[in-house]
Amino acid sequence: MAKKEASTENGFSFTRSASSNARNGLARIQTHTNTPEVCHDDSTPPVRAQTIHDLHSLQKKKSSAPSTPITSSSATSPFSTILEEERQRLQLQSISASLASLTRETGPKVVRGDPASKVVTHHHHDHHYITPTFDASDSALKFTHVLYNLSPAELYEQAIKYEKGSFITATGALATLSGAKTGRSPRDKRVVKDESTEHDLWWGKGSPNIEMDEHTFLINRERAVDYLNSLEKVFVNDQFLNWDPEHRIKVRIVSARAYHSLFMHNMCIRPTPEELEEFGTPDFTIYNAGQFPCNRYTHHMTSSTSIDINIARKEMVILGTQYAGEMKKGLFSVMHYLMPKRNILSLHSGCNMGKNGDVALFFGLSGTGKTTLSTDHNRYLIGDDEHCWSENGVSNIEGGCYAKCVDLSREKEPDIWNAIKFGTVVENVVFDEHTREVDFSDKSVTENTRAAYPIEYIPNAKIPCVAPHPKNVILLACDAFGVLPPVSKLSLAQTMYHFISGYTALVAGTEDGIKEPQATFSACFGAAFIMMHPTKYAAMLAEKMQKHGATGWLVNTGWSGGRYGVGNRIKLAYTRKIIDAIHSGSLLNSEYTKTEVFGLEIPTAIEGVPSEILDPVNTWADKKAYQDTLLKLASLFKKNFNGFISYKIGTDQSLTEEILAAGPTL
Ligand SMILES: Nc1ncnc2c1ncn2[C@@H]1O[C@H](COP(=O)(O)OP(=O)(O)OP(=O)(O)O)[C@@H](O)[C@H]1O
Ligand SMILES: O=C([O-])CC(=O)C(=O)O
Ligand SMILES: [Ca+2]
Ligand SMILES: [Mn+2]
Repeated sequence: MAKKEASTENGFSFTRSASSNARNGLARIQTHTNTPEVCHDDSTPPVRAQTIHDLHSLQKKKSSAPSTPITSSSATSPFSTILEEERQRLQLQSISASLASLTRETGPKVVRGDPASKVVTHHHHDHHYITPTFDASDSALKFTHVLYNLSPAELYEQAIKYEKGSFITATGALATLSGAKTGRSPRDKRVVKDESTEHDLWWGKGSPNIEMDEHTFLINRERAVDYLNSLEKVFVNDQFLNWDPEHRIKVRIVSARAYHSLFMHNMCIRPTPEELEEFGTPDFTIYNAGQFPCNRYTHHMTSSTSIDINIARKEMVILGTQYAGEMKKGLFSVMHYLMPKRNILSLHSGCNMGKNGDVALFFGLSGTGKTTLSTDHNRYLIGDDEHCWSENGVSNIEGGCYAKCVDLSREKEPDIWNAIKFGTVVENVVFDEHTREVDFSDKSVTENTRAAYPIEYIPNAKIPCVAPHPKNVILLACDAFGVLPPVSKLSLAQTMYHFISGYTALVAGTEDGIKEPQATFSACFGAAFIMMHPTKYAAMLAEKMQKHGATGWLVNTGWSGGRYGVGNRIKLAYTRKIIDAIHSGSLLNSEYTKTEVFGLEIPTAIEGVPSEILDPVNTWADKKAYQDTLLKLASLFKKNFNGFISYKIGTDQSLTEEILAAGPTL
């Protein structure tokens, strides 16, 4: 009791003393003075805000950003405002339809914006959300917030706020972790086999298309869509593939992570606000529920990861892997179906163009140098990984590049180094915890560290990314056996033989589960992505090369002086000199000798390259080991090609025979 009185007393006495101070104690703080010579900083007008909330709302100006695509003109008349509202309603309806599942046929209620943002309310008068007409489930009662085509800055904020492992690097890139998977999972890819794909696609031994039935696809689709709809918010990217305006494909990517949204923002072609307004219904949709596994008790599932393509439904589902490359290469697979249907050849290749308009294609499996060698300071970059070759010439499928960054150095690859800045996603890299300086030599997370950046981050990228017909077709192989010459000139038949073989020593890490380099044959330098039989693409390539007079080259970007473990990888500087000589045309007219076994034409001299390395036998100390290794590799080629000998390449029987004869002789 006494204690309570004391505290009350204290309280009163405090109040009393405070008020007495105000009345007659301390002098008031003077904010104005009559002395004119004293300069007070009162010149700035006060902020036009009554509260801190008002102040913050002043910070962001309404824009015509793609997140709310409104053209400036549409805001002027009340008439166009109605049209704009109608357009936004249709757009949300389209997204809602994308997210429809069987338990919720009409699609969820979708509303724009981040649920964490105070500005968005569910009772908005503008009705910019879609309500399902009828559904009895609880999930239909909630809203699914849609973060639609956010800008890189907005996606950075989302990633940093909500996704563990997101950091800004010293150069402004967004560092992220792709989770348990740090490479693609080709064994978990499934393609729906139905009446039409059964005949159109390549099935069986050697094919990347592992079948799944329509019903199982729908089970996985439902699983992915329900997962996405259970989230508070999803990211939606509406973008394009293929710079050839005649054959542009509209894609929609629905994902759960800002990392995935920013990755696709960088990798696909970015629509202008005007193009986005007219986007309409996508031609293809990806549901990326990568954080959520598939159900292993589902038919056809052999792990908790599943990447499922359904050509008829124009949909792809991703479960159980967050590796962003699955989206990029999944769409590439789809293009390998859609484009040949239009008589356009799809290519796993880089492409660049000289100042005089000479175009080169760079084929090669993962890690063989497509990105590194197509990114050339002296040439225009068309693209680093996926192209189409049509009657119009070459066009890039993508709007960005995806560079390996293990051991990346500023000196050897300056343009890629400089592209790692604000907006770029760097995956699975290690950085200094204080300075946020990336250590590209650190492979602690994975060997397959990657940077995804918009193509215009390369200063000499050519926008739009289209080019005339190629003059040179360069096949890159990273030969871990160290017996292929650094460069050889190929006949058309040899070009086709090596294109169908698709040889390399797979560099560790890109395909999940492979840790040591090993000899790999992957038809068309991309068997994991082709959908039809390799000879179909080969016939198209032969026809185009013949028609446009392109020369084929085989460039070994791998080992010299011994096999992996004994020799060393050919210096990038030498490979660049070789490539320069191909581009300039000087190598075409050089002096050649023919190698034994593979029958390859090798030049005797190239400017800037030590002549003794041009014939690999010179670089091996142990000549017997060289001969044995050469025969070993040749027999691997033969064994692999046996799978193709009963196929005809196009309609030209003599070419088919020439191709069969163009391989190594034992
Ligand atoms: N002589 C060489 N020629 C080309 N690349 C080399 C050479 N020596 C080392 N490298 C390294 O090999 C890697 C080539 O990777 P690159 O990103 O170009 O592969 P890619 O063919 O584009 O594969 P992906 O299809 O997986 O993107 C780079 O890390 C590059 O620095
Ligand atoms: O797809 C990936 O993850 C990287 C790539 O370009 C390839 O492997 O060809
Ligand atoms: Ca690449
Ligand atoms: Mn690739």
